[in-house]
Amino acid sequence: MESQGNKIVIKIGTSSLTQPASGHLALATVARLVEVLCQLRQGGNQVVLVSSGAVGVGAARLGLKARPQNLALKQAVAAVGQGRLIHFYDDFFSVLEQPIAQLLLTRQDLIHRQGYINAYNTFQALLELGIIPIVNENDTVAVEELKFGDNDTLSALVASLIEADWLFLLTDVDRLYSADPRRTPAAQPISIVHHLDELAALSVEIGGRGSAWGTGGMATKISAAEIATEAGVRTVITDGQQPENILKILGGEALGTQFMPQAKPVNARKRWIARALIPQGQLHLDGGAIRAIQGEGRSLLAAGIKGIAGVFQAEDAVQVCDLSGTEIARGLVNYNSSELALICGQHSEDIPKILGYAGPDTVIHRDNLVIF
Ligand SMILES: Nc1ncnc2c1ncn2[C@@H]1O[C@H](COP(=O)(O)OP(=O)(O)O)[C@@H](O)[C@H]1O
Ligand SMILES: N[C@@H](CCC(=O)OP(=O)(O)O)C(=O)O
Repeated sequence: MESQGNKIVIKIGTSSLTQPASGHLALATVARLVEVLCQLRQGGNQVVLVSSGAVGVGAARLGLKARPQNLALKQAVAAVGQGRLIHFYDDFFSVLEQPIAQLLLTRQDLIHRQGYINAYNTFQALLELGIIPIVNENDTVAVEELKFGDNDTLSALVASLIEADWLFLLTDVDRLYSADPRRTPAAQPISIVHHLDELAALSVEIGGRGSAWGTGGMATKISAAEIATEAGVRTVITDGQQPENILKILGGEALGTQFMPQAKPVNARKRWIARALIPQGQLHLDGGAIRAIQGEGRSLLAAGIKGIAGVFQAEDAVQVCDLSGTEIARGLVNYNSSELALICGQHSEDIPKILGYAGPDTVIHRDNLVIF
């Protein structure tokens, strides 16, 4: 293996961690994954594991035959499973004398800038101590509207937060195909994706989950690849049954589907605005405003805003859309939705007269605006 000194995030899904029939832990797969992660550490890499499985393992422990649907039950089952999961990991990693840590995150932790920076500092401290943090969503306390919802997204946000070199998404297919291979046996494998637009050009069909225990299917893996590659993280979808593939891929083998990182990654603060925050509303722009922010890198002024939707406060994140509703940017807004309803379409010099007080010249300053 050539790889040394890399920051590597590995996400494993429930479908790879558990046996499909019983839901019990797939012991051999977990053992091999643990061996690979320890080898990566011994090679001088920093390693983060994002592990799903709390609900799956909890359900198996309680003898449930299906994934619970009701929120309170899901939270209770996750509380049972997460403890068991980390217990297994600690036993396995201890055999190889590798210390681990449990890190349970909620979306709320990353929304506040200070929380985001605290999380970064905690990861840094753990990695510098040579520990493998094992991350999951804190399912037991996360409320529906403030959830990552799936660990593909969580792992991409973690990879972006810590500025990883690689993100591996281990799942129950060996790579991305032109369509779900379970439903379309003639689907073609895709080995490399230089830019996510290629998937639309190839008419790739992104389907839902493959098993009763998976969460987001391929769709959440593709949006994870988008979040990670814009942060400069090379992202790979590969077979969870073959954790050794991670070493082979780092050694240069063309296994799985590899998504190339953007040549010029989005800066850290803008990544937080674009991906960690939950947008609270929308602004709809005319063509002139779109050209100014997209083509000329300018700040957004009230004059080019044709309409707004949602209720938001100043400093909230909003989606910036064209008139058809397609999102073209995201940013931190300087006015709340009631103020914006009064000033949209108006020239900046008229704003003090309309509002009765002086406000910022821009609705979203270009430093707080991320163009997609
Ligand atoms: N275009 C596609 N290529 C490959 N797999 C796909 C595609 N579309 C949908 N899938 C499905 O995505 C599933 C993996 O996602 P998921 O079940 O959520 O697993 P995990 O638990 O690893 O997150 C595969 O089993 C497959 O059936
Ligand atoms: N946090 C949840 C997993 C959520 C999730 O994304 O699951 P999966 O699609 O199996 O990666 C759990 O531990 O059960």
